[in-house]
This record gives sequence, C-alpha cells and structure tokens, in this order.
Amino acid sequence: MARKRTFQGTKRTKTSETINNATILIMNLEPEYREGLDQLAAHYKEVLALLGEDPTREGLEKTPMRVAKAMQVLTRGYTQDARKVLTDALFEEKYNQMVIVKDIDFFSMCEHHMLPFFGKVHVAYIPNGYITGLSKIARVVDIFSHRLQVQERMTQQIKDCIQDTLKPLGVMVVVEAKHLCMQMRGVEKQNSVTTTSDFSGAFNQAKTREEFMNLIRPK
Ligand SMILES: Nc1nc2c(ncn2[C@@H]2O[C@H](COP(=O)(O)OP(=O)(O)OP(=O)(O)O)[C@@H](O)[C@H]2O)c(=O)[nH]1
Ligand SMILES: [Zn+2]
Repeated sequence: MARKRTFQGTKRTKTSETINNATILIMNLEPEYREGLDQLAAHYKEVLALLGEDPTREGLEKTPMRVAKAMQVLTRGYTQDARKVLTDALFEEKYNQMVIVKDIDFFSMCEHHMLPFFGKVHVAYIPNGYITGLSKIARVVDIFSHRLQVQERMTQQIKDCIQDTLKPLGVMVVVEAKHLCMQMRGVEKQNSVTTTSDFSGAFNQAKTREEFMNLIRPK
C-alpha cells in the first residue's frame, strides 16, 4: 500500500509511558516519508538479491525499507522550496557590510555514482536593505545538498537562490568537499579536496573576494 505522506521534515508525535511512577514523555522523531516508499523498498530487495545476498536472511529482512527511508531522507530537498525559506525570513535592515556564515557542514550524493560527497560551505553576502536569519542560509544549503548533485551545480544553486531572493549587493559561495566516489572506488585518492566557488555583484572585485577568503581561511 502506498503511503500518502509527504516529507516535510521530522514528525514529532508525543506519547507517554509510566516507569516507576514517573511519566516519561517520548518524542517520536520518525520523519515523514514521501509517496513511493514501498516501491523503493521492493526495488532495494531486488538489488540485494542481484548483489548476491539473501534478502530474506534475518539481518537483511528490514534492510530494503531502511535503505528506502534513508534515500528519501537524503533526497528530501526535492520536496523543499529553498527560495521560500529565505523570502519567509527577510528583515529590513540598513547594515550593508559583508555577512559571512562559514563552516556549514553538508552531506550530499554525487549524481554519477550516488555515493556521498561532504564537507563545508562558506557563504558571504552584502545586504542591500534586507538581511535574512542566519539559520536560513544553512537551511538553503541543506535543501540543495539533499538532492543528487554535482558540487559545481550545488554551489551555483545556493548562490542563485540567495541572489534572487535577498537581492544583495553581492553573494559568494565556496564549497570544499571530499567525494567518496574518488576515495572508495575508481581513482581511490583519499586526500583530495575539491573546492568550487561562485559569486555575483560586488564579489566581481578581486579585493572583495580576497576579504572573504581571508576571513574563511582556517586560523
Ligand atoms: N565535476 C564533477 N565531477 C564529479 C562530481 N562527483 C563525481 N564526479 C566525477 O564524475 C565523473 C564520472 O565520470 P565517468 O567516466 O562517467 O565515470 P567513472 O567511469 O565511474 O569514472 P571514475 O570515477 O574515474 O572511475 C568522475 O570523474 C567523478 O570523479 C562533482 O561533483 N563534480
Ligand atoms: Zn561520483
């Protein structure tokens, strides 16, 4: 039976249990899953068999559904609107110096191998009458990284989203990442880090980019 639930984040339902006269509130942190979950699990069951495993053995019995749920979480960005996250949290403010949110951790999956790539995103923007909540920048990173990606496109999408909604004097995004498809398989290089960047407006000036790069450089 298909589950008609859309993934919007974590579903918090409260139940309570009494142990030694103390009532303990239990938060169920099970996320809500999207349509297609059961079909996805059925396909993963076939994948297990094709890989030479016995999907009916005890340890693997629940694995297809676990993987299906994990994959829906890792691709939840398809159902989330990054632009709305920012437009819902615009605050009028005269501040027009650089705002930097650095070291935003992210995990994504490369669209070629569906293996993780992960690292940090650094974002800077120069407001033009409006600022946004700092957490919203991290939420935008979260939404674009929870899709099948290439690092270059993810970098550009984060930049475009901030540019189109906040309309700042400029925005710059730098992404540093390690790709498991280069570490675990293929060329098997363990220490290479890929850096991508994209910028607009005031960041076309080398000295503005330099100021940002100096501020995000590890001390
Ligand atoms: N530009 C870019 N390339 C990526 C990214 N993630 C993975 N790749 C690369 O995508 C390429 C896919 O190349 P193919 O030759 O089609 O695939 P492949 O035979 O599995 O390549 P190898 O990884 O070299 O074994 C590889 O070079 C990967 O390193 C990314 O985010 N950006
Ligand atoms: Zn890859």
